[in-house]
Amino acid sequence: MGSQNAAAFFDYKSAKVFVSGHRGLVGSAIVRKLTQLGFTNLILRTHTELDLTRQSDVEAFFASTKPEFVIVAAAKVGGIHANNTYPADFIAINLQIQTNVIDSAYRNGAKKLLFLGSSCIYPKFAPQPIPEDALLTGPLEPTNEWYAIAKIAGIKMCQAYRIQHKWDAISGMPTNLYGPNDNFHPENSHVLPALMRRFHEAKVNGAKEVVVWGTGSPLREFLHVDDLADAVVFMMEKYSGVEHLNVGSGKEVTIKELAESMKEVVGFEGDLVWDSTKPDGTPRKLMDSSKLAALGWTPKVSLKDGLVDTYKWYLENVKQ
Ligand SMILES: NC(=O)C1=CN([C@@H]2O[C@H](COP(=O)(O)OP(=O)(O)OC[C@H]3O[C@@H](n4cnc5c(N)ncnc54)[C@H](OP(=O)(O)O)[C@@H]3O)[C@@H](O)[C@H]2O)C=CC1
Ligand SMILES: C[C@H]1O[C@H](OP(=O)(O)OP(=O)(O)OC[C@H]2O[C@@H](n3cnc4c(=O)[nH]c(N)nc43)[C@H](O)[C@@H]2O)[C@@H](O)[C@@H](O)C1=O
Repeated sequence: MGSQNAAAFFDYKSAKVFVSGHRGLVGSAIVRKLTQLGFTNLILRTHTELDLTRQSDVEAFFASTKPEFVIVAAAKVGGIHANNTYPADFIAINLQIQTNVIDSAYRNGAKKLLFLGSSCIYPKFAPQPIPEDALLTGPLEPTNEWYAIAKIAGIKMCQAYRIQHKWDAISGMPTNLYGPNDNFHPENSHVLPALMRRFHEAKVNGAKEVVVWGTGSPLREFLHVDDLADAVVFMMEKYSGVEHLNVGSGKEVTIKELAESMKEVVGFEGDLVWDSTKPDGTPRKLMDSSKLAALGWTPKVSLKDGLVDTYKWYLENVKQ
């Protein structure tokens, strides 16, 4: 690990920064953060304007815009059901997007690139909390192995370009995220937005019960996306090393505890019913984020505050 070669970022507010996936959960939070910090030259393209799976379009875009800094927050993303149901999409689209963006960024002279992976890169039964060097030490969780393989390829691609080309490509591995602009799809989303929507609709419709998937026993570590955006900007400034860095809150809850907190925040007064025909996925994936902490980064938003803020955002922006 090293931090000595980081390109100056914080003080270069007119730098051309390409944030891919800027309308998603993570990309929009990074744009908010960079805007707050005073960055004036963000390069943003919607999926419709630039399909990142199309290699020649991506090459033409980089050749004409020449971003100096690149953040790879565009990806095919979804929860346990989506990952399990669309394995071809999750491996192919993610490999295409990340390969096109990383290679074009390098070939067109970007100073630095940050690639985002996910805690699902680690073996299903990794030691807890999971250190970075647990990567590739055991079999993956089957519900998301296709996505995980693509993400592992992204980390390795950054490492390979760093080694062969001396290029400043780094990777961050976020834990489960949530916040404004999350995907609230009833089936394809992650657990937290799925439950927020389900509890809200049950409250509004006067339903007596809400169905929650699995057994409720899996543990998950949640991080508010504003904390993740803060970590991304922090890493762009402070970190330059071959090893990927974990980004987590260090706090885990069971899915049952999450459901109960959500019920309280939303104000649903009925019962929870567990659908054990749905997969639990990995039993536990608490990451060891001490390397990032040692560089000076800490998360700020508690899960309770984050749930309250995200529900407020949901009421103002999503509900019909
Ligand atoms: N959400 C989470 O809990 C976690 C997320 N991450 C990582 O963070 C990153 C961002 O995830 P998140 O913000 O949640 O995902 P979202 O689905 O919210 O956002 C992804 C963005 O990528 C865009 N995108 C997808 N395909 C293409 C394409 N072919 N061309 C151009 N743009 C495209 C989407 O646009 P459109 O919607 O128009 O297709 C969307 O704006 C991903 O790498 C993910 O793996 C890591 C750990 C946890
Ligand atoms: C971030 C991470 O996200 C995915 O992994 P995951 O952590 O398993 O994600 P999840 O949020 O979908 O589920 C967490 C837990 O919650 C339970 N659960 C209950 N009720 C609902 C529910 O209604 N929806 C969902 N999705 N899950 C539910 C569900 O059964 C599971 O036990 C990866 O595929 C991959 O995308 C990845 O990297």
